[in-house]
Amino acid sequence: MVNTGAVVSILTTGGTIASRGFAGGARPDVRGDDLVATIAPTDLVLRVREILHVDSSAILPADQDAIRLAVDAEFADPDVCGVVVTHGTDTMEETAMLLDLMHDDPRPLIMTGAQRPADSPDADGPTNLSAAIAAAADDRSRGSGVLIAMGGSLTPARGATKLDSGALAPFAEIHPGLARPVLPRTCIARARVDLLSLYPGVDPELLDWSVSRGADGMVLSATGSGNTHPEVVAAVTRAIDRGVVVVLCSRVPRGHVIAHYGGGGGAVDLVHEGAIISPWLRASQSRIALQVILAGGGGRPEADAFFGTA
Ligand SMILES: NC(=O)C[C@H](N)C(=O)O
Repeated sequence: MVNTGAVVSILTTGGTIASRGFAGGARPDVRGDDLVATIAPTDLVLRVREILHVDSSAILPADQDAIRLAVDAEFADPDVCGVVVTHGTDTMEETAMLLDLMHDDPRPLIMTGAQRPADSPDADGPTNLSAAIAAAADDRSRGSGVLIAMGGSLTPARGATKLDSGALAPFAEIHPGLARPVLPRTCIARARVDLLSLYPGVDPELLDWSVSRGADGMVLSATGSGNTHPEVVAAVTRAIDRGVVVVLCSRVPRGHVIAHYGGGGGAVDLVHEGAIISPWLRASQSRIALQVILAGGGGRPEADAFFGTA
């Protein structure tokens, strides 16, 4: 049931939904209040706060923390029935994951954005924003964690990924029905977690470089079900010896990561050296989860416990 007259908070952060085209390319240009002024009339009370004004490809961990803190501040108000966050789609899966990891309130938290700029004749932003606001005021969204409202669909944040750079409904729930363990609140900018893509011929010293730059954690986007070259495994051993927490993911969108192959470079070898398997989550979202765990003072045991249920 949609709660007419209820208060919905809208936090704006930029993205295509707030962008207009310029000679130098599209960029965020529409202020929060003007963005909300584009939607169809509603019976709800809309409260708008502009948090950021960035293309989400340029968002930083401190910005993501600012969004999360702003969400918490809205939910501290008992009059608020739900919160909407407008955000660029490029990194929405990361910010949505961060918010979902700490969303222990049953009230709806909905993210939305757009694929076409606000000055496009067929801009999708107003429709998406209206749908997100309706979902934020809808009892059926309660207790569902963070949801992404785009192109007529509502996608659970956990397990979601941007699968299409142009489609109006770009997010897919790669692994439906994932468990939603919630983690203690913390600011992720405190921890550095690097995501390294593995491929034939990757230089294992990239991992050593990451350690030398102060990485607290490392996520490997490995090939297949979680495999790589034996020399990368040796670099993983060096990283773990230096106290870095290493999580193993796959660059393959579907299917799980599993310790099946050995031979010196397989997931069996990586696990033997101390890497933790993230069975289902995409590397982008695994990286955020590891960052939350490490920023909160956790280490290998906490990461093991989280990814064992994720
Ligand atoms: N569709 C979008 O929002 C893409 C944009 N580059 C952003 O992520 O901010």
